[in-house]
Formats: sequence, structure tokens, C-alpha cells
Amino acid sequence: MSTQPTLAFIGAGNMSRAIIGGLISNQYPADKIWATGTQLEKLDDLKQQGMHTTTDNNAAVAAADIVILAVKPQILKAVATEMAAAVQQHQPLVISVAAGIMCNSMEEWLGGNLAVVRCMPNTPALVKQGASGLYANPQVNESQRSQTEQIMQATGIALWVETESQLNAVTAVSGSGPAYYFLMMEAMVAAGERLGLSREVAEQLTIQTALGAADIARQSDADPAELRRRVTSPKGTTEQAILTFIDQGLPEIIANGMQACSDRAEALAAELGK
Ligand SMILES: NC(=O)C1=CN([C@@H]2O[C@H](COP(=O)(O)OP(=O)(O)OC[C@H]3O[C@@H](n4cnc5c(N)ncnc54)[C@H](O)[C@@H]3O)[C@@H](O)[C@H]2O)C=CC1
Ligand SMILES: O=C(O)[C@@H]1CCC=N1
Repeated sequence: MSTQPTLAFIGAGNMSRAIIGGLISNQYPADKIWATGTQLEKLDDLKQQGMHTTTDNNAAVAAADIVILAVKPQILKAVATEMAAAVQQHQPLVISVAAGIMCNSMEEWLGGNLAVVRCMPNTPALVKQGASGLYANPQVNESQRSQTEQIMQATGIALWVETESQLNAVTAVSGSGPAYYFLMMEAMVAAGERLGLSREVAEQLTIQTALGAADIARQSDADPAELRRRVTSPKGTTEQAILTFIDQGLPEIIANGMQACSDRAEALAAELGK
């Protein structure tokens, strides 16, 4: 990374720690990272790695070029309102990773007229395999866009979307997506055990298969439907599994789950955005 702005993670929970982990393993300097939380001792591990830790969000804002808002959407308004004076004084770029909450709401809570990027990351950021969707409000300039890209691309891929509402679709695909694959893994491990494997063997085979399938999908020019066909021999074993999945509605179940995810992001904005 050519320029290394000072970052303040407001709310160093699961998502912040995933991004921080990706940045640190990408040689981002620890002393350019601030992490805040409600209990200082819970930030000890980050402090030991050389980061600045505090329970004072305003102190972190004062030190930062970029402020990453990563508390739960339900408390974002209260947290942002308390930071408004410091944000207005220091004018950092604000990046919010909160699901649902719109740029306009954040801008208003933070005192108005501010460069705000909304980012929908995911937890594989921790192992530099993250996938983030990005949307910028009109106040964000080209250099801030490129700073945002540099930070998020250090944790995986980062793609800009054209409209803010598309971030709800990003949430449904990649923000929440890791949980869908974990659920699939849980179900495959349990089914493998029922079919006579030890839990350990079923787990290892399931995880390696997920990794292999993802890797081949990424490297191949063929789309997932074609890759699936290449595994499926006529009158063979895969065909029976796939026919059962389709017959019992798996594609529709997945579409319904993702619609519910996107609807929830929209509802969060309506419930909490005022
Ligand atoms: N976990 C995930 O996979 C993803 C989460 N997100 C978004 O990231 C945000 C955070 O989610 P998680 O990290 O999962 O939640 P989390 O509960 O793990 O982290 C939130 C952190 O905020 C801290 N906190 C609470 N009040 C605070 C305050 N007043 N000042 C500073 N810190 C405070 C908590 O101690 C906690 O460590 C949410 O808005 C969520 O929508 C977005 C994409 C994926
Ligand atoms: O479940 C949530 O609300 C957050 C946003 C995307 C993933 N986790």
C-alpha cells in the first residue's frame, strides 16, 4: 500500500477484527490502527500487537484520517451522535460497515455535509479472502475512493456498486454469504456422519471440498452450472443428489433466504435510520 492513513475502528468486534486481521497480515502498520470498544481489557490482544486501543471514540476520531464505523446498527445512531463534534472538527473520511443504515442517516447523525462510504464487507477478510461492496456519497472524492479501495482490497476483493440500494443485494450475496456456506458445511458434516464417517473425517472432507470447489470456480472460465455438469455423470451418483436437491426446492430455498436477508437490510434502514 503506497499511502497508509491512520484508521480508527469504532467498535472492535467480529467484523472490525476480521478487517484488522487482514490488514495486519498484509503488513499494514499496527501503530496506524486505533480500535475502540466498551471495555479496554477486551482490546488487550490488539494493544499487544501494537495498535492503539481506547474506550474513548472521540480520541480515536481525533487521531484518524479514516474512521470505520463497525458497531451494531441498533446503536449506531447513539454512537455517531456522540462523535459528531469530533468528526466535524477533524473531517475524516467515514466508512460504515453497518448493514442497512444509509449514508444520509449517518451524515445527519455526524453533523452533516460529510464524505461517507458505505462498505459491506464479510468476515473472510480475516484470511484476505474477503468480498466487499462499496458505495460512496457525492462528497467522497477520487483520492478517498482510492484510499477506501486500498484498505478493503488488502482484505480481499472490493467492488463499487452504482446505487446505494444495491448494497442490500451485496449483503444478501456476500455480507451474510459466509454463514450460508457454514450452514451447508454443518449439514454436510452431519449427513456424512449419518452415512458412517467419523465427525473428524466428515469435517475435513467437507471443508477441503468447499475450498476446492471455490478455487476451481475462481480459476475456471466455465460458469458454476457447467462446472456442476462436469461432476455429474449421466446415471451416476451426483445426478441422484442434484435431482433430489432440485426436486426438494433447494434453489428456491436459497433465493427465498437471500430475499429475506435483503428485506431485513431495508427494514433496518427504515427502523433505525431516522
Ligand atoms: N459480522 C459480520 O459478518 C458482518 C458485520 N457487519 C456489520 O458490522 C457491524 C458490527 O458487527 P459485528 O462485528 O458482527 O458485531 P460485534 O458485536 O462483534 O462488534 C461490535 C463491537 O462494538 C463494540 N461497541 C459497543 N458499543 C460501543 C461503543 N459505544 N463504542 C465503541 N464500541 C462499541 C462492542 O463491544 C463490540 O465489540 C454491524 O453493523 C454489522 O451490520 C457487516 C458485514 C459482515
Ligand atoms: O447479520 C448481520 O446483520 C451482519 C451483516 C452482514 C453479516 N452480518
